[in-house]
Amino acid sequence: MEVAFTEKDFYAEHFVPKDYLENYYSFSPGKDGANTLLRFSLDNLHQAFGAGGIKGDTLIDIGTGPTIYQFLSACESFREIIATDYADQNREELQRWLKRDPDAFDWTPVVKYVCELEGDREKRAEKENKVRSRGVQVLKCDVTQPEPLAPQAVPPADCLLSLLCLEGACKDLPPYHSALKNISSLVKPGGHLVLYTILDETFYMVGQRPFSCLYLRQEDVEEAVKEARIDFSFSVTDAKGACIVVARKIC
Ligand SMILES: C[S@@+](CC[C@H](N)C(=O)[O-])C[C@H]1O[C@@H](n2cnc3c(N)ncnc32)[C@H](O)[C@@H]1O
Repeated sequence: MEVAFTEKDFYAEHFVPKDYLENYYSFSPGKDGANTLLRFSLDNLHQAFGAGGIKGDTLIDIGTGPTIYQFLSACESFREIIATDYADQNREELQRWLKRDPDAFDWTPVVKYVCELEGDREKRAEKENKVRSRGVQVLKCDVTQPEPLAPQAVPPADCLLSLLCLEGACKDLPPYHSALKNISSLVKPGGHLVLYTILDETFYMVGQRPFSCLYLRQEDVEEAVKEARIDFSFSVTDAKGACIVVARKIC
């Protein structure tokens, strides 16, 4: 299917958080593709932020959408979490979960999965409390701008996460390279970047609506990271269309 580029304002108007969450984060039987990708990201985030892994004071996540799965391992290693997104409705959905609104999406199966990876040393409720205890700020962000969080002032990040955002926000490789440079300005010299990317895709569905996805190969992502003067560390792929790049900003 050919899908025209979906601009940020298309996200603001048409991205339905609950549809997205149901499609990709419900761990439902019959959603094998989505479940496999979700496990791949949770396993690798567990590795990245687990014992001996990346840690620090401030973690900034770029293009958080309505999701919290990316904070379940990281909350053990960071004192402060800053979540960001362009679309108001995504930031609102995130706030619902943070405020324990009964209408918030139910992350229980995903939280349980991560607790299991951690050897069940924490129960689900404790894990959720820990994420909430990180004083999560939820800010507006635009990766197409040289200062993606302006005019909001944030401390430089010890670690910058961005999961499944840039390939949706960028039409082509040159804007992808620019967006990566824009967001990497938020990382401290010596700080980490963790990038989770869908490969070899041109669109994804949110409910019945297609959203464009920049076609990327693993080497395109690695090249963009190097060009942004971020010292490439390593990347892993599940060989089924996703990769995680872990890198460190050159001092
Ligand atoms: C596919 S979702 C990914 C959400 C989440 N990170 C995840 O892993 O499921 C893409 C997100 O990028 C956001 N986005 C799109 N254009 C953006 C832009 N220019 N700046 C910041 N966020 C943007 C969308 O609002 C959406 O929440």
